[in-house]
Amino acid sequence: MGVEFVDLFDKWASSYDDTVAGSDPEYKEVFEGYDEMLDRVAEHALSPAIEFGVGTGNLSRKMIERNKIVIGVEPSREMRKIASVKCPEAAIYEGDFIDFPDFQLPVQSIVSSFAFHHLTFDEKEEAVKKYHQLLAENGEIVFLDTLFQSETAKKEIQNEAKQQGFLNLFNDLEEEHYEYLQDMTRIFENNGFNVSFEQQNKFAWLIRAVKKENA
Ligand SMILES: C[S@@+](CC[C@H](N)C(=O)[O-])C[C@H]1O[C@@H](n2cnc3c(N)ncnc32)[C@H](O)[C@@H]1O
Repeated sequence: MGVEFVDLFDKWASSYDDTVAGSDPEYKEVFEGYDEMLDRVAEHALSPAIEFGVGTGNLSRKMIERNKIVIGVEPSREMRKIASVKCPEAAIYEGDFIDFPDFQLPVQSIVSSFAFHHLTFDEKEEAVKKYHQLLAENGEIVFLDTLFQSETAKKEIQNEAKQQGFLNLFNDLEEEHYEYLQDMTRIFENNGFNVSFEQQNKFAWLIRAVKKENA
């Protein structure tokens, strides 16, 4: 479910860390402040954490360095290979945001960076519903992803991409499932979480959703 991008990520795996470091002008602004943004997610993550879409393991690494227990879930085999080398302390499983192994342990947080937008609105709701059951009381979801404040804001950013000749970025913004803040709020509030947002760069937002008591 929602893993139609896996071939693309298998191919991207070997050069992914160069992209997030700014080697691709089209995506430089998307990943601007990448390390610091991941640091923030790692700080907020509670242990043990499940991370979805671990990619090459950069966020897992930062959590491990903070003595947090991390279980990773990642659909791309090539990404998993790199992440396992970078993070030998973490168990990294094949799976996705919705279909993943039953880990049979109390999970304190669910984290992810630059990946939740691969799910449609309905899939995001299904995932968040599932996480509500999985998380311990006061457990927290900490996500980092591209969001837009409004349709107008999204159009402006898309137009800028077009004017700069960034057509891959333009198409991504058109085709992938980036949500508006108010829709993302609805997904969490309707499924038993209090959510807050903090803008990180032109594209990325830190999303923190705390499980409501007795919800
Ligand atoms: C842009 S990368 C982000 C990697 C890493 N989290 C980071 O911040 O650098 C997106 C990752 O999400 C994974 N992915 C794609 N679809 C997914 C899904 N439905 N469930 C979980 N992960 C998914 C991709 O394989 C890829 O590793």
